[in-house]
Amino acid sequence: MKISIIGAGAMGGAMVQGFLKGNVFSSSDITVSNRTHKALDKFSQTGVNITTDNREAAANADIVCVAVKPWIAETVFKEIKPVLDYNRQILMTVVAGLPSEQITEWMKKDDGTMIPLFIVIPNIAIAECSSMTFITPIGADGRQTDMIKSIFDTTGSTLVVEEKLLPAGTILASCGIAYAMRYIRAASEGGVELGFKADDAKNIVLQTVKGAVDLLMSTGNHPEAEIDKVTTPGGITIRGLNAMEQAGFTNAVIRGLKLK
Ligand SMILES: NC(=O)C1=CN([C@@H]2O[C@H](COP(=O)(O)OP(=O)(O)OC[C@H]3O[C@@H](n4cnc5c(N)ncnc54)[C@H](O)[C@@H]3O)[C@@H](O)[C@H]2O)C=CC1
Ligand SMILES: O=C(O)[C@@H]1CCC=N1
Repeated sequence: MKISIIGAGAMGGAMVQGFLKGNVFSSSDITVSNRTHKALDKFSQTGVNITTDNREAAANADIVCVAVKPWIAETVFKEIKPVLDYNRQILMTVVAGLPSEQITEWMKKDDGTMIPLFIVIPNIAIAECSSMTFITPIGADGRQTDMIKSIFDTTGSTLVVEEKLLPAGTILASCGIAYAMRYIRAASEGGVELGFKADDAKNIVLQTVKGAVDLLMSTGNHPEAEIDKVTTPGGITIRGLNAMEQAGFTNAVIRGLKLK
């Protein structure tokens, strides 16, 4: 199976890294296309095919994934439309906030035929095969959906959702990774103030966050149940938590998630 990714930026590049670590695609099955050569340089040692010709990339794959910024998407979709085989190929997009209705309007043939389409929203941790990826099939059958899901199952966790849930998933997981990073940064800065060197503080926070994630994943517990085990009555943990809440921690996170 061959995949072409059009747009070799942060997300396109991370997808290639993730796919190279997985066992679905070999490097020669992957083609990356970018308008400029500069963004393709980072793939030169990987064995993937590189090109600046989007049409060439689109014609030579089973799955064609558009991974450019939203304001460039229309140009790219319309550019590749004439070379796509609607009976053989699958079209995929990772463009956030671009509705299927809009893509269908661009891609539908004059006789109304539409290519099977998947809107896929990974996060940047796909590079480490640790993504949370949302998948929405549009006009695809169950076999095609299982196939696309099985690809992204190799790069982390997946959830097949209705399109109306994609904006929420994008915020919680794709933007969410930046929000998690910000907590890590804040805690690291606090660690420096407490007396650790910057690198030590960061590593301590990373291991601590990993520990929290491992505990919740393995027990399936609610975070508050694990917090209860840490908060000694009258102790320093509850004092810290209450001070953070007083400063608006939970409220600030929820407000950030609800911004559009
Ligand atoms: N970065 C992220 O964490 C996530 C990004 N996305 C979506 O992925 C898409 C790409 O985002 P990024 O990778 O962050 O952007 P980016 O700006 O890093 O990458 C876009 C790439 O497309 C290339 N490009 C521009 N015009 C082109 C054309 N006509 N043909 C071929 N390539 C062209 C650019 O040179 C650039 O390398 C966006 O639509 C975004 O909404 C979705 C989920 C998460
Ligand atoms: O910030 C953005 O608009 C994109 C969508 C999700 C992550 N990056």
